Amino acid sequence: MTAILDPRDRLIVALDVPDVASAGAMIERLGDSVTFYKIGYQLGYAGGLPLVRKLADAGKKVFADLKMHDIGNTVAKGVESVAKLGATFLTVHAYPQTMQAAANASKGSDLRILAVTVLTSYDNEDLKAAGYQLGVSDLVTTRAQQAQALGIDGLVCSPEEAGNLRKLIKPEMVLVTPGVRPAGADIGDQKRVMTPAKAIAAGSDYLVVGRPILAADDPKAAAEAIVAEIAAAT
Ligand SMILES: O=C(O)c1cc(=O)[nH]c(=O)n1[C@@H]1O[C@H](COP(=O)(O)O)[C@@H](O)[C@H]1O
Repeated sequence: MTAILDPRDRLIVALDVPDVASAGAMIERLGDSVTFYKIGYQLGYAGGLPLVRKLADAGKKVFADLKMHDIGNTVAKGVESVAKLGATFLTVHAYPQTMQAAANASKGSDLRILAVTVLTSYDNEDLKAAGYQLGVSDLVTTRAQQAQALGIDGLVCSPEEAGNLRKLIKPEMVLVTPGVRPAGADIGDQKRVMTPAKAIAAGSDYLVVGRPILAADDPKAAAEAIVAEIAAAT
């Protein structure tokens, strides 16, 4: 999977901004440095979903990060709706019923389903508090195996798990890793993080980066620096 990707196309910028106008301004500033955007809760719930089509028509790729999780019928219908928006990726939480419904509903469309294994803001203590007996590493592995068996296209995990998963899953499955921080950058609420170079070396196909780019004085320079780091590590 990674062999055919240009380093620039492996950076996905999370458009975590409050409204469509801010998104437009950020896209303008980033210009040609970014080819792949993610639209999640903040922008999506603020009227940003039509941007998926707009960006796709402008030649960009879009990751609809809606992290679906509901009864199977509702997930399937939601996936069918998102498939019409022109997104490349859509996230669902890695629960078997949810993944099965999403995998079936996306068949025949260009939309690829990513299963979110364990959120990168979670550590073993957080999982315990949420009632899980497995730690991060084991739960990510279990969910990755279930996702593969159910025909899911890719996984969202932290770069910390990418190395193990790369050995475990078939090469066609993509590994998409948030929890990426250039050296010295503020970690914020992320708990399982790596630098861009280390994430690529570990086996990530795509890096998702938000705040280190959005909050930079020069977001375009910050994006270019990450692309350069990806290129150097490839
Ligand atoms: O699905 C995601 O994209 C996601 C999964 C996950 O486990 N952790 C995670 O941070 N994300 C998203 O990745 C982005 C990371 O943003 P920053 O922490 O600002 O770089 C956010 O938009 C999160 O919603």
